[in-house]
Amino acid sequence: MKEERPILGIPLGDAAGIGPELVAKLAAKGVLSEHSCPVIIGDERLLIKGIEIAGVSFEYKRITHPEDIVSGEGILLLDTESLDTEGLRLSEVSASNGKEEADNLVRTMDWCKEGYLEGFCFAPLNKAAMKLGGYEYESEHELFADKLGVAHLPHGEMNVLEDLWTSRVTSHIPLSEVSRNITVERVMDAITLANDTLRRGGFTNPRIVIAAINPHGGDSGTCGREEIDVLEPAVRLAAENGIRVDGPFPSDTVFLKAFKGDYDAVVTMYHDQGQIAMKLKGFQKGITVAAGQPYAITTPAHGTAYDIAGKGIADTGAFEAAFRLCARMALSDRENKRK
Ligand SMILES: NC(=O)C1=CN([C@@H]2O[C@H](COP(=O)(O)OP(=O)(O)OC[C@H]3O[C@@H](n4cnc5c(N)ncnc54)[C@H](O)[C@@H]3O)[C@@H](O)[C@H]2O)C=CC1
Ligand SMILES: NCC(=O)COP(=O)(O)O
Repeated sequence: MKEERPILGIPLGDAAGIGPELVAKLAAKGVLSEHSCPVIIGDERLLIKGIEIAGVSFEYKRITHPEDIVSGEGILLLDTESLDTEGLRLSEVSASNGKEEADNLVRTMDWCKEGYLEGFCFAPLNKAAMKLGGYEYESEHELFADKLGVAHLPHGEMNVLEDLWTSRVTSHIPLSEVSRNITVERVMDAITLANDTLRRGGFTNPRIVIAAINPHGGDSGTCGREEIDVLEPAVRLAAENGIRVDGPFPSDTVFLKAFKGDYDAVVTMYHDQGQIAMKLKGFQKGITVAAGQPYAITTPAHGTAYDIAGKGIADTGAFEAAFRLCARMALSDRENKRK
């Protein structure tokens, strides 16, 4: 009988952060095997360090080639033997770790393309380290789009807390550059990304709302004109394209409506506009989805947490939620391919 659980990669992420200890905790709790045929991806020395920090134990089989991935074989470790020993120092941004974590993501994408994996849920990576390591992307989402051939299509980060999703018009750019990047085309991309991703996830006609950027939605243009000049035309255009979209609504109250259940997705204008609401409401359950990619890709919404790395106290809730969603998305992609 064909294995029902998807084969998922779990890259260990930034060696100096909480990723390896969280992966060890999830493996020991049985979460990885319950939802997937898990393939941990990274250097074995790093996994062993994560196991020690977490104070857990579990059995795994070490392999060194993706051809040796056999589903149903328990937890596999695809040992990349890639870590510079300097990388075993905790809580420091380093170029060598940045290169290692990004190289492993690239390998993982290659193994998806070659059919060995159906998706992956990666432990937090450090964007500063990634950039120092030679990967000059705004974030890993642009790296994914580039390597997976979807850079010309709507793609990017979405965040999920239980039933509520957010997409962003701008993401990892300085706040001073946000306004000039709010264009009708970019707003349409963020709306389209939300609509397509939620439909792929099983919503038949997702209810989307746009967050305004200015106080009180610009107060009839007296406090900023982006709502009138850009957001309203984008909403009209989206509606003409058959997308169910409301707003723009003032962003200090739009999340009250959304969390109440009036909407399935909020399109935000910049990183913290959505993330403050989502993280306040459920930090321990927040998920990041690499949306618009051809494979299921998720990660916890929290980062590398250098301030607590190595202490064994990092909470596993968000990673667990991200992993469950990755497995669901991979199964839904499998089902969609069958149709
Ligand atoms: N999944 C990913 O790959 C993500 C990566 N990042 C990256 O992480 C780095 C650090 O970002 P920050 O903004 O400092 O956010 P952060 O999430 O790493 O840390 C913010 C605060 O939350 C706490 N925290 C984070 N995760 C926790 C957990 N599992 N249990 C208990 N407490 C936790 C930390 O101790 C810290 O006080 C950046 O390079 C960023 O790009 C940020 C978010 C997601
Ligand atoms: N790697 C995922 C990620 O970066 C999500 O975090 P955020 O920077 O958008 O908060």
